[in-house]
Amino acid sequence: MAATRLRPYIKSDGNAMWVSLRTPWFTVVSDIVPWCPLVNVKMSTLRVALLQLKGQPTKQECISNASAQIRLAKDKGARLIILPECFNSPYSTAEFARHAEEIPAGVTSKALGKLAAELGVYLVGGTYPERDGTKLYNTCPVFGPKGELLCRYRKMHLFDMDIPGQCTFQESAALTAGDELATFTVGKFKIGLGICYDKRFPELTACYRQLGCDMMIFPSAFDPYTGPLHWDLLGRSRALDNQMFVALVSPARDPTTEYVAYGYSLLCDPWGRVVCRAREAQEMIITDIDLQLCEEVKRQIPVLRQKRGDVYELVAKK
Ligand SMILES: NC(=O)CC(=O)C(=O)O
Repeated sequence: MAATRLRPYIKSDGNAMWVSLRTPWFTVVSDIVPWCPLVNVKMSTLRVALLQLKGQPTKQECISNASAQIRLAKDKGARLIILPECFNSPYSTAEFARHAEEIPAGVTSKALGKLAAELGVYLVGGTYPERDGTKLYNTCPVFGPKGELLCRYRKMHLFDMDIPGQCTFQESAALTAGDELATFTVGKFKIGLGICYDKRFPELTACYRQLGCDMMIFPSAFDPYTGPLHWDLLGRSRALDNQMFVALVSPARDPTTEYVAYGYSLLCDPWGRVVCRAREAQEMIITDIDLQLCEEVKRQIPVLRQKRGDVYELVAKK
């Protein structure tokens, strides 16, 4: 009998597994893919932690809970750590003004910047309400390993939705919409930012792809009605359309709050597969993402190159 030739793969927990060379790719790849190729894994990978945090009674307790989880993520080797939407306040139009702070002068930014510097990590600060003069924004700040504010993204598409009896929200009653894209780099990874409702607007992520992004991060807070219908689908679609990694990071589900977040934070790969997914409670999901996978998919399915610029065009105006 001929010997079976095996090739090595490394799982997200760092353990190796062996897969037969004759095993077709699709038989070892399920919807949830817990591993990636070992080849050059060190050069091109980035360990990412998605922190699905439970809301706490006060801002200070939210910051303390986040800080403890960030330290844990660092202990597990994460270099990029991502918090959820509205992680330090209730998700409520009536509460934004009371909790808003200047970025980076406010208490939350100071705490996150200090921690990023102490741990030497890239920290995506989820979102929190930002005050700038008379205006309020739903803002995602990113802190670098020296504690510096690398960039900030202000939610561009405000969440105004009315599904009677299920979900009604009018963010525009309290907030101003942002109007600028924001990117940052971690090693060779170029990363773009959006917030929650923004992922329903495919042109935005496509603009980031045109800017050369390999990953999109959406701190988010879907609700338990739209979540089961749209959450995975939107994450996977943006990843597949744009051949990039996509992280959706939600607060934990808490049925006692006015706005109940869906949970199920997840990370999709450039094939549109869900790589890992949280459940409803507070949970950290951590995985290695490999830039080579983006390059491979783009090479194998060169859709960007094949777009018909002579017939249609996407233009980022800012
Ligand atoms: N919370 C949001 O911004 C969006 C949302 O919940 C949805 O699109 O559904």
